Amino acid sequence: MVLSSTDTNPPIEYVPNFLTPSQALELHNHCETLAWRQNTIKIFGKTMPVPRLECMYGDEGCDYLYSKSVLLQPIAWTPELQQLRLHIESSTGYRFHIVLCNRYRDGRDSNGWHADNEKSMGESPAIASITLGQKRKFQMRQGKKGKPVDIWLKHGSLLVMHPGCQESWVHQLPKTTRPVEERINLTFRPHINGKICNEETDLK
Ligand SMILES: O=C(O)CCC(=O)C(=O)O
Ligand SMILES: [Fe+2]
Repeated sequence: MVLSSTDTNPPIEYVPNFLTPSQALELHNHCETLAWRQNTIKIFGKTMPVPRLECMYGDEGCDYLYSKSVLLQPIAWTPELQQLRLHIESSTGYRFHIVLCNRYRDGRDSNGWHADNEKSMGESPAIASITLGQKRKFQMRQGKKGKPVDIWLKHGSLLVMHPGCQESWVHQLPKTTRPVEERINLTFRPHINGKICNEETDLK
């Protein structure tokens, strides 16, 4: 499977059953053991906890700063995350150098409207996002005034935001007052300092 269509609006692709149930279960168990951290973010000079837990794995030298205040430094790939990276790369045809992991403990945890347009990802990045655990509503909107499009991201699914998406669309994972279980999200991203990997040996 190579996902390459970018002519949809929004320019995304959603694959609900990307992982088999046993792959999703194994990966979910693995992700619970990752090095989760409560980071803080500075907004209008005020320091606040990020409303979710985070950690980042990836190639050496691929530091990632977002919202001009949260600096994530990559931990070396675990074998499980490396295997998933190769699976996503061969399915999408895109290259990824880091995976930013989010853990939404309950409905109070969230991720506000934003575009992932940090320069460290290079021009027009593609982003691939895996969901494990609780199904949550993900929203996308074109610019500030667009009507939000809702996408329910389910356990074991893959969402690909194609190149061009971050330039004109923003997205969020809103809070919910419904009682919900925990959700883990893995977003694979390129990085300008990423290793140039060798197709012959790395994609086998
Ligand atoms: O949790 C999600 O599905 C979205 C995460 C996200 O947008 C991000 O980490 O930039
Ligand atoms: Fe994002």
